Amino acid sequence: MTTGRYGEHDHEHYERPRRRTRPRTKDRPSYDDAVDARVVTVDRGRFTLLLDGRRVMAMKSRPLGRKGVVVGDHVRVVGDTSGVDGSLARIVEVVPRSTTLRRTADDDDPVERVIVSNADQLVVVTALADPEPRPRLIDRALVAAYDAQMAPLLCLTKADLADPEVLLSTYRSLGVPWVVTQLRGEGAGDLTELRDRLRGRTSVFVGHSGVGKSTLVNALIPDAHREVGIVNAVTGRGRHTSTSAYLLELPDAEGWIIDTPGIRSFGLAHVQPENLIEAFPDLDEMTETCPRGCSHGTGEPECGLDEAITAGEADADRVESFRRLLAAREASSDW
Ligand SMILES: Nc1nc2c(ncn2[C@@H]2O[C@H](COP(=O)(O)OP(=O)(O)OP(=O)(O)O)[C@@H](O)[C@H]2O)c(=O)[nH]1
Repeated sequence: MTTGRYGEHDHEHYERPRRRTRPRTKDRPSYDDAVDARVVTVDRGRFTLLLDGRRVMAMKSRPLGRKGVVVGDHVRVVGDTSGVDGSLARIVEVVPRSTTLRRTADDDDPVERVIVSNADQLVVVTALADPEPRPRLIDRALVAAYDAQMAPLLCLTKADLADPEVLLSTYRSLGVPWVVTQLRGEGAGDLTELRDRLRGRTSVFVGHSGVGKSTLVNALIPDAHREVGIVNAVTGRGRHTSTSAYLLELPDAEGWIIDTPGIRSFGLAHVQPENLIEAFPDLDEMTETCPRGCSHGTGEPECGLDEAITAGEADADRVESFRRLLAAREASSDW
């Protein structure tokens, strides 16, 4: 029988004098008393957690080492979980994540990072006008969603200013679900459809400046800014200036949203064509005959997608839209 690295008869191992005076594992704390919490926001190594409905400040414990803890993580914590001013709990474990939304290293940030975890929907907030929609940014957000195996949702704001039809025609063949919102002008304020889409899920909201994301978050969660203000008061930052993602619960425990005020870009260099096409099983099936290493992009020789179009088995618009997404991975772009 072999135990660990050494065999039973490995005398060198057994006869070597013990230098350690402290047993290595015996004193390791067991975390049976740890409790569950969820990470609300992160600010300079300090974590705000939600634990039994109260906000608790925490830091990472040593055994976690360099393992990252991100917004949306379900964690286990020990120590002072009272949440009173000045108290500090310790995160001892990160529960395995169901999803991770990532960004590749880019000029803004040299390290590939997980932005948020455990979200199942990515809500791409885009104004129909003022500012004008930026389809390339929408495409990049969709790529990030598909890669992370999150359901995408287009949220088209400012419907009082423009008709959504032009923009929607670009996304119809991909089958991306969408909602339209209007929070100014006559008849403003009905968010029933969006609320229906958010119910029971954790949804990450992304969008570039001015699209009306804060207005939307505040309409969904009337206390949102006040809550964020509290978080920032604890971490020493001013109100309404959070640049980190933060998690908020929808009223009546209907779901969770994660706002991302700090995200200015979405590096996508880590996204593999194979992962992207998996989000479109009908197209994926048509690539079985592709040559090895085929990226399924425009101009790839003998790509199964082209053969399927020629044979009348694939919708050319859908293939073209998929290829547009594929190409959007390469363009670097700010929100
Ligand atoms: N016409 C119109 N204006 C809107 C609507 N929703 C928001 N706005 C306006 O759009 C502007 C930008 O809204 P914000 O909610 O601050 O946009 P944001 O996306 O959070 O932008 P940042 O705060 O820069 O990240 C504000 O002047 C809002 O009043 C809408 O449905 N229709």
